[in-house]
Amino acid sequence: MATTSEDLVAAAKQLAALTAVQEHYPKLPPKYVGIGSGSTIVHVVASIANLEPSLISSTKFIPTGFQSKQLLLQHGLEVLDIDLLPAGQAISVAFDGADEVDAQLNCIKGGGACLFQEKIVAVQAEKFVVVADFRKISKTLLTPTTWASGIPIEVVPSSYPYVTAKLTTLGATKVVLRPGGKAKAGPCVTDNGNFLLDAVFPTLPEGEDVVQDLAEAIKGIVGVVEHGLFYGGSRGWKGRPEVAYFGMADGTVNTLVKQ
Ligand SMILES: O=C[C@H](O)[C@H](O)[C@H](O)COP(=O)(O)O
Repeated sequence: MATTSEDLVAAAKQLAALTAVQEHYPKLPPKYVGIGSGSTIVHVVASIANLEPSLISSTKFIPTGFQSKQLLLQHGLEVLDIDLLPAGQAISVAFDGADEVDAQLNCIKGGGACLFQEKIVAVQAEKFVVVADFRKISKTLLTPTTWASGIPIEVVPSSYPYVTAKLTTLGATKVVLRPGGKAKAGPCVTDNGNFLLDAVFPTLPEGEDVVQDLAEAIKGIVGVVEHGLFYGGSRGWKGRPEVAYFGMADGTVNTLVKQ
């Protein structure tokens, strides 16, 4: 049977997931592991569920939304909601997908509308590992051929016209209130009851603080709950992964590590 490009992408995701779990799931049973959202994370959870039972049976898995919670339950893994993580306890490792990853490991996330819970888990993880396929690799973020939808931004519903106007003054060329899709009239509503704006900006130039500057400017708009830039810069680290695994079209896995 001929291999379709969808088969190729699915195989790439699966191999990257398996490699990431083999290399970063702790060798002693961890107390807490974070599990992101999306189609790639499905392969991560399947790989974790196949590990030696003693490595997973006492672990609490922290989901980043409705989808990942259901996925964990389907695999018989114990779930702990992020608000029940005892204060000061770190998550040993969190795995997640991404929509676009640049050469510095800054990411755009939120294509599946789960960015807020993904970020609150990522910033409490001792190690954050991104798993993706070859289509997600960019030199700098907002490269239209990689991820044309722009930056997902979660907003309090009543603020969306105001935030839209402010994003335009920040340089957004297009801001879309994400629709709910065929089965939901009206906008997409996040797991937190908010709306999402997808803001397209021109491709970012290279530079240590370029992503950080834009991220902080967006976060400073009243009404913004969180945005899908996971980044690091001279003023700190807000969810940038330590490492990203990319399943490639030729059946290999490329790794990008924080310098
Ligand atoms: O909100 C969703 C997330 O940020 C996903 O991790 C991201 O959209 C990547 O999803 P996928 O693995 O389906 O490409």
